[in-house]
Amino acid sequence: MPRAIVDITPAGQRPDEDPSLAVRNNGGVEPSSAPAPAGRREALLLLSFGGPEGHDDVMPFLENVTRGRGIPRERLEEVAEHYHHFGGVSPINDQNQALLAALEDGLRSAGIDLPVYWGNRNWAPYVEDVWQQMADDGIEHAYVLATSAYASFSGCRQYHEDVARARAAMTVDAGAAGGPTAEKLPHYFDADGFVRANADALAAALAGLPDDVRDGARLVATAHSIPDSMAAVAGPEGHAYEAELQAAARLVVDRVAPGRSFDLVWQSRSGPPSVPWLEPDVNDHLKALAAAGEKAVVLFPVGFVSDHLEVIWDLDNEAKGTAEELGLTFARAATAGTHPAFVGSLVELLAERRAGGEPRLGTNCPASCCFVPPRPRPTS
Ligand SMILES: CC1=C(CCC(=O)O)c2cc3nc(cc4[nH]c(cc5[nH]c(cc1n2)c(C)c5CCC(=O)O)c(CCC(=O)O)c4C)C(CCC(=O)O)=C3C
Ligand SMILES: [Fe+2]
Repeated sequence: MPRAIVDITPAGQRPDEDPSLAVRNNGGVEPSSAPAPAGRREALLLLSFGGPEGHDDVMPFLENVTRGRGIPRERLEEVAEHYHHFGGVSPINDQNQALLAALEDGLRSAGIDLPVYWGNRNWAPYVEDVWQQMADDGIEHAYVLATSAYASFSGCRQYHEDVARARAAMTVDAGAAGGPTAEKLPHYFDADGFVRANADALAAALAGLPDDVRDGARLVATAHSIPDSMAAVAGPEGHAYEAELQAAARLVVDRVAPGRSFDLVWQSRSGPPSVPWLEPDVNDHLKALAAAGEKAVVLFPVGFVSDHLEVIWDLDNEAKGTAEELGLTFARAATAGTHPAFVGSLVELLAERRAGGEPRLGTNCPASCCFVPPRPRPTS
């Protein structure tokens, strides 16, 4: 069941205009540079996007995702078809559960005794309900691990907002001022294990190509397109989404084939055609490569952490189809998923934050960093 939404940002207001709105970082909790206080009851919360579990969930899920964001109905109906193609079930929930289990193992191996919870922005288990659960279990502080490695409204700021909404809901529903406090873990696009996981996958995809095209194959990194206006405000100086992706893709390629060139292109564009989003689209890029005489491509979706629906539909179905039509040999590298090196880096990220030190970007973001004002809601 879709959950009632507690409003946290008055429509049309920006935190840089009204500093009182800036408290949404970590749900209003200032990240500390001191080590975690001894005896505090803590948890790790895996915070993700969420996905439908069956046909009837698809439309309510899509309405949750796009509430207030001006996505045309036709786009929703088209995307709904992608989900219905898989029985209305997104693979993202199973993938998060697998990551959860891997994190539990990873924490145990590292000798860190913390319970792990899972909550989502757009579908059950909703972050609001998990917050209540954590409070019931006596958790006082949650480290929030978002399933995005990068800056941007969608990948960073919106997860801070989710925490703020969950804490606001606890205040409204239970009269319990906010429940557990929280700290979102920093961006991890350049974490060694994330890079290693992507590099292993890229090497495996390359190894699967026929010998005669392998060395000449074009390496193409992909990430979710976002509106130009969202890209312009990502990170403290703007354009951090593209910059972090560029850096991550470079690190990945250098581990497989030092210095080899690659392209960074965009997938899964949404929104009305009148609104500019990051380009080129991966399908247009494949056409340009074929026209330039390229014979083979390896796509590596470094912008995502698991092979969820936007990866398996938009790449394994659409982009692969485009490549076939063009006569391009095609391979797609896996995402980081539950690669042990990736999980190891996530555990390290948590351990570092518990040890204190200057909170990095993603934990402590300037007030207007990545901020995209919601579209004014109709007043009733
Ligand atoms: C940057 C970014 C990431 C990566 C960071 C992160 O992972 O957080 C991401 C991830 C994901 N996006 C996902 C799904 C969708 N995204 C949509 C819409 C949008 N995404 C956007 C950006 C991103 N999205 C934007 C700017 C919009 C327009 C609406 C808005 O301004 O907010 C829509 C609406 C329909 C459509 O128009 O496509 C859907 C269904 C799923 C789940 C897949 C599954 O179910 O397996 C995942 C992991
Ligand atoms: Fe998305």
